[in-house]
Amino acid sequence: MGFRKINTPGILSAWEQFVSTGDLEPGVLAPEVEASWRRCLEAGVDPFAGRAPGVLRPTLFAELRERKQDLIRVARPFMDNLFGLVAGSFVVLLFDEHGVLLETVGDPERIRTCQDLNLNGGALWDEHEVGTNGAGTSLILGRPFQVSGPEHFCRKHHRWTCSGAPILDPEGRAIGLLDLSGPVDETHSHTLGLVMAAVAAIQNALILGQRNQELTLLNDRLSRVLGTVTDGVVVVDAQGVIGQINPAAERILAIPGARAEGRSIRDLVLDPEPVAALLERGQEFLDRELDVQSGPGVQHCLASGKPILGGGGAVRGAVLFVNPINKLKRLVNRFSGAQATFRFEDILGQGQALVRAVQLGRAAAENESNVLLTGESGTGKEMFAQSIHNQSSRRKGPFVAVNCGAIPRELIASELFGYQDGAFTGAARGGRPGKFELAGGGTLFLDEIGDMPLEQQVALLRVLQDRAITRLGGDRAFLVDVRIICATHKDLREEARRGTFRQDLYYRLNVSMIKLPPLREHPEDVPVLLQAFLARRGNRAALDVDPAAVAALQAYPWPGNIREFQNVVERMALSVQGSRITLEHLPEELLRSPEALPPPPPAVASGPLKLRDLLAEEEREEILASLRSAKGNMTRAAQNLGISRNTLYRKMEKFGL
Ligand SMILES: Nc1ncnc2c1ncn2[C@@H]1O[C@H](COP(=O)(O)OP(=O)(O)OP(=O)(O)O)[C@@H](O)[C@H]1O
Repeated sequence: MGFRKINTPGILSAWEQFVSTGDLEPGVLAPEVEASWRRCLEAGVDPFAGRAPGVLRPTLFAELRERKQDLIRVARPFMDNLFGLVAGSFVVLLFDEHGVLLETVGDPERIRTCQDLNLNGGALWDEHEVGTNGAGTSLILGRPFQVSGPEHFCRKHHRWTCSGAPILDPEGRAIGLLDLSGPVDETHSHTLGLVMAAVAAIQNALILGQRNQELTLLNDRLSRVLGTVTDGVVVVDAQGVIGQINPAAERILAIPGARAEGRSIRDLVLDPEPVAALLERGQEFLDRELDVQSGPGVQHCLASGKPILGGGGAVRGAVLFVNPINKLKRLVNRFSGAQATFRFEDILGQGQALVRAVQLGRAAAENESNVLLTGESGTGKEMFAQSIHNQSSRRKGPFVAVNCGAIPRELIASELFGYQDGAFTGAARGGRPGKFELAGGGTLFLDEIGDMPLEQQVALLRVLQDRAITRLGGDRAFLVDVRIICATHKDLREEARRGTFRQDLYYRLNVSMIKLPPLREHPEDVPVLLQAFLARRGNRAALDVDPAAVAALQAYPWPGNIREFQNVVERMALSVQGSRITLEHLPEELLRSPEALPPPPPAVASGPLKLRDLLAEEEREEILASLRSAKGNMTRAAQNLGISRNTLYRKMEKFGL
C-alpha cells in the first residue's frame, strides 16, 4: 500500500537494451526518464560506473559552504526532522543548485556503506557525471522528481530510490536541492511529498529570515536617522505611552530615553488639547506652539503630531515632532539677516567726541544695561548698536532691529509683542511671535524710539520692568531675555519735558547714553573716512584726491552725516575718469554750499538768517526734484539724496510736503 509501482523487470530489460544498442522500446519509461537516459548517452556517461567522479578541492568546498551558510543553517533542522520521520535506512542530502553535495544527514554506518558512490561533501551529482538521479535530474527538470531502481542510468544506483526537490528563492531561481534517498524496495510516492513539504518549509524559513534581516536593516537605518535628526521625535501607542524617543527629544524633554519609555506623553506635553485630539480622534496637528515639560522646567516648542492608523482607521498610536522655539528662531534669524555685522573696529574716526562714544559703547557692551544712542541721521547709531551687540556676551544670539518710526501706529504692538491665534481678523493662523520673542537671547534695537506712540510706551515700560511679554490676545506672560538698545535723533529729555515722551520710560532707557557727533563736528575725520570708502570699491585702481576737494568735503555741513558722505564718495568714485578726484567731481550741491565756496560773498555772509532761508528753500527744491524723479518712491528718493528714509520723512514734514 502506498508504494510506487514501477515495472522493475520491464525497465531493467529496456535499460539493458538501451545501454547496449541505444534503442528504447516506447512506453516503458516515464517520458522524463527516457529524455534523461538519452542525455546521459549523448554526454557519454558510463552506465557501469555511478561513483560521483568529481569532488571539489577542500578550499573551494569550504568557500562554497561559506557562501551557502544561510541555506545550510536553515535547511539543517528540517533535514534532521525528515530523517527522524523516515527511519534509518534513508539518507537526507542537501545539494547546491549545480548538484554539489553540501550536507548529509543519515546513519553514519549507512553512509559508510555508500562510499562506493562517493556520498561525500563536495561531490558533484550532476546528471552529466552520474547519470539519471534524484538530485541532478530534478535540477535539470526544475521541479521535484523521483528516480527509483533501474530508472537510474547507472547500474550501481539501481538499488536506490531517490526523491529530489529544488529549493527556490522568492524569484523562482534554484538555490539548492533537497534529496531523500533509500533502498529501492522502500520506494514510496509519499517520499517525494515529504521532501516537497520540507522544501516548502525551508523556502518559507529562508524568506522569513531574509525579511527579518531586511527589517533589522531597516530598523537600524531608522534608528540612525532618528539618532541624527535634530528634530525631537517621540513615538507613542494609542494610550499615549512612549515607545520610542530619539536623542533630540531626550534633550528637549531633559529625560534619558530609558526613563521616557513607558511614560505617558500626556504628562510631558503641558497643553492637553492637541494631544488628546490626536490620540482620541486621530486628528493631526501641524506646527502648533506647545509647552513641554523639560526636566523641572518648561520648554516652549513648535510641535506637530501625526496619528498611526490601523485597519478601519483606528488610532494605533502617533508620532510627535518637537522643536524648541529658540532653535527655530535662531534659524529664522540666520536666514532673515537678524544678525549684526558691524564691530567697533569698523567705526572709523579719531575725532574726540567719536572716540569718547566708542569708549562708552565698549563699556556698555560689558554689561546688560539699556543703552540710549542719540545723534542725527547717518551718524552711525545702528552701527554702534550692532557693535555693542557683537562685543557683548549675547553676540551669538539674534540682533533684531525695529524702526518704531516706520511702523504704522496701530501695528506697533503686534510687531513688538506678537499675537495669539485669532487675536484679530486678518491675523495669521497659529499666531505670530513679536520682535521681543524673536530677539530672545540677543539684542533688540529700537530705532527712532522717540516716534513711539505714548500708549505703546506704557507697554514697553511694563516689559522693561517685568522682563515678560504677553502676546496680543494671549493670556500668558512669557519671560523674555533681551537686551534693549534704543536710538533717536530727537532730544528725548526735551520730549519728556514737553510730555510727548514718558519721563519714566526715558529714565529707564537712558541708563547709559551715548551721543554720536554729527560729521560737521569732526571734519578732521573726513580724510580717513574718504580713504576708507574709496578703498572699499574693490580692486579698482587707487584714486588721488585733490587737497581742494578734501577741503570742500570738510567744509560741507553733511546733513545726512556719514551715510550721506559715504554715498557722495561712492558716486564721485564712479564718475571720475582718470586717477585723481578734483573739485569738478564733487556734486553740485557741495560746491553751492556756502561753506565750500571760498571766500563767501559778502551779501550772503551779512545775513545769516537770510542764508538759512535760502538754504532751506534750496533743500526743499532738491527734495521735491528727487521725489519727482523717483516717481514718489521714498526709498529711491532718499537714496538719491544720500539720506535715510526717516530723514526724508522728517524733512518732508518740516517743509510741509
Ligand atoms: N564712524 C563710522 N565709520 C564708518 N562708517 C560709518 C560710521 N558711521 C556711520 N557709518 C556708515 O554710515 C551708515 C549709516 O549708519 P547708521 O545706519 O548706523 O546711522 P544711523 O545713525 O542709525 O542713521 P538713521 O538714524 O538715519 O537710521 C553705516 O551703514 C555705515 O556704513
